[in-house]
Amino acid sequence: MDFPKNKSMKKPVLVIKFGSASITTDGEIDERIVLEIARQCATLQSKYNIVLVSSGAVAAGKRFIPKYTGSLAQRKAAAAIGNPLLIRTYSTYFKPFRIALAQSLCERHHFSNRGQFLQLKSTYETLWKSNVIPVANENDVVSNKELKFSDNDELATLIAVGFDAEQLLFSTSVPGVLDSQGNVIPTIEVVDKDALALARKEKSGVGLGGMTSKLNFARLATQMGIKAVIFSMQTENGILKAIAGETGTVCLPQRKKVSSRNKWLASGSLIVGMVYVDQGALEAIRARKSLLAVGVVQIVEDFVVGEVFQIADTMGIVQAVAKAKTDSAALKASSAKKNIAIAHADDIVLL
Ligand SMILES: N[C@@H](CCC(=O)OP(=O)(O)O)C(=O)O
Repeated sequence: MDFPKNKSMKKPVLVIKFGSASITTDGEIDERIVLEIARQCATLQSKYNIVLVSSGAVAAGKRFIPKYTGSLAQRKAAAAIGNPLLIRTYSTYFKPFRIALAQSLCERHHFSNRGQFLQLKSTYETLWKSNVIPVANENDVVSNKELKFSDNDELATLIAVGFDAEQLLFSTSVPGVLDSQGNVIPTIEVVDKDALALARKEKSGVGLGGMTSKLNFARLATQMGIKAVIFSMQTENGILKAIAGETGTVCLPQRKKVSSRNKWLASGSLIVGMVYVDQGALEAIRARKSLLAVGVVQIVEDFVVGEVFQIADTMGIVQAVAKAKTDSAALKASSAKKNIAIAHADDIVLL
């Protein structure tokens, strides 16, 4: 079969992320959903350069692991087995629409190293020119961090910001961010602490995970000027409606001018660490001062010098990202050095 060539390179970029829960039914990849993804993407391909970010490798591969308990080693093995199966399923359903797919297994450092990122960029551009859609997933096999809920939300956001996407769509198992009555909130003007509080309520109320992560990454994307939409594939024509703002929760882009260095720092870098800081530290960094050890309430995720970490308030709401001047281990070790700078003011990006 001949696959058509793409004539225009100047199309806006659209990143769509599918979580495991949104493409599986009873723990198995739901082929009807993959068909729907293919059908809707086929109508969008002439308008957008599309990147699909799809989880589901563990779900596709776990039945091949005897006595599967979901341990980290088993999940990595399941992902190794499941990734080619997942891509085969996608390819099968895209083929009738004359669209070929490419697999892109990514690690976060592919975004932190500018040289590697430029390679990724030129590969995607070559794929788009050839009318091929990249399907990205985290390279779980060599990932040195536990596979966790927010990984592909983060990957999708890194891609969206790195490629300056017009829209970032997160498909989830619920139709959007719900208010206290259980109704979908159609628009979030600014993803702030009130919006994040809704996600928390939703999680405890109906036992769903992941909305906080999605909103935190939607916050990052919208701060970088990208529209983010949280929607469900259970909605008929969900992708098409989400793009048109007719379903799900639309998080509006903030129209701040962001330098490309700060964009890179805020998203393209290796965001590995996280600290909770007190009010005094937040006021200091908002006044363009450095972050000092004295203001750190808790080190949530470790980091080393040069890595990028998130700075959150004590509610866990990310307020800034910064490049580390000090290893987190050194902070834990030296309780005496309260004035040690963890991040220089120039290396902190406020969100
Ligand atoms: N990379 C793993 C899933 C990791 C992940 O982020 O999962 P999810 O929260 O369901 O999007 C996989 O393909 O199964």
